[in-house]
Amino acid sequence: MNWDDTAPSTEDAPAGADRLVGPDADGEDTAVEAALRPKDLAEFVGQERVREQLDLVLRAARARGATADHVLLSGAPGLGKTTLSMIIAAEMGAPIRITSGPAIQHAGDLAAILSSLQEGEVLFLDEIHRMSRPAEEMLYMAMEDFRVDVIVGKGPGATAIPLELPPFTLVGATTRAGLLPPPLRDRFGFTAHMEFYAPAELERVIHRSAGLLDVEIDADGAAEIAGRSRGTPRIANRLLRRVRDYAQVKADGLITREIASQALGVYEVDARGLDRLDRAVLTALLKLFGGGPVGLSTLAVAVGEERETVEEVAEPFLVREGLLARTPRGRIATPAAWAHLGLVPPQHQPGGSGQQGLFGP
Ligand SMILES: Nc1ncnc2c1ncn2[C@@H]1O[C@H](COP(=O)(O)OP(=O)(O)OP(=O)(O)O)[C@@H](O)[C@H]1O
Repeated sequence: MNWDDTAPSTEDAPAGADRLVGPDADGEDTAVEAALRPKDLAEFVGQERVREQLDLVLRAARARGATADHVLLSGAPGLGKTTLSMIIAAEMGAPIRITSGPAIQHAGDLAAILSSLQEGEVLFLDEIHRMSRPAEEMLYMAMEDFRVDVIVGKGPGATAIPLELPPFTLVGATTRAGLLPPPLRDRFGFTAHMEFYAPAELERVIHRSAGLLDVEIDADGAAEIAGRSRGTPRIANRLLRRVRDYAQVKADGLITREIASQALGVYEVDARGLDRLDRAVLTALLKLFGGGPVGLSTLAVAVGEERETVEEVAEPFLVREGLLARTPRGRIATPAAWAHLGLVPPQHQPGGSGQQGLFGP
């Protein structure tokens, strides 16, 4: 495997990147994830449909003795896109080169990578939607014709020198396929959307990781961690490591439901996977604003956070969980939010707030 050294540093990490339940990789994850990655499709847990379809694509390419079609993987961070790209390379018996959209700011950066690929190599381009426009246009031709035009010189004297490339497989990853321009999207032979994992699937991920990390865990312990992992294997693996520490220090090492629950209580990750920030937003919405509607800026001031942090870090999961809704009139809490925090919603008068129309009297 070859990591491109132009990959971005973590200095521009988004707000909330250091949260225990954040979906992006932190330094510790990066070190441990290599050991925990499934090595082939059979080991890859869940995502049945994607696995089945990809298996067919790869088998067919192998049978033809050809390079696999370009693959586009879309889905939230931490669901296994990098892992799957490595599996594609392993299943094809091909080397892999890993880079990302933000690292490719000039077409020349991309030309340098493409021209050094070996025949059949897998090029994993994470955050492909963040590539620069000129690089993106160069990629169209490379994907379709295995050729690039390298422009030498500037202005009227500039000349395009065609450069033949060996056949390769591009695996592009993006959090949102909708952000890709259609000409780029259309050049992928196979597109897979990765879903959040069901709790039972996360339990399997946790048992597998526990085996690799030599951690003792029973079925209820794994279920307890899975329920708090926000549908994301990366978070499941991270919580498992924190619970392992607790079990070692405070108990005999075995992770049971009780130990997992106590440990995650210490780390302020609740039974549904909400952390302190999530609960602060919900609590403010319920206790200070009666469940809303309230504007984003007001809500952010109330919890002492930036607007962006509330909007981009806390809200997506709260919305996904059906605890908060974004409406044109502001943020509102759902009945599930009141129930989750053990609070009783105020009674609304007929003809009162718009919330009544949404959730009944
Ligand atoms: N289906 C799976 N089965 C077992 N482990 C998984 C699975 N998917 C992901 N993991 C584990 O979760 C961690 C994160 O996975 P990975 O790095 O592939 O996610 P990603 O989608 O590429 O995230 P990002 O977009 O942030 O790079 C890894 O340790 C990986 O082993």
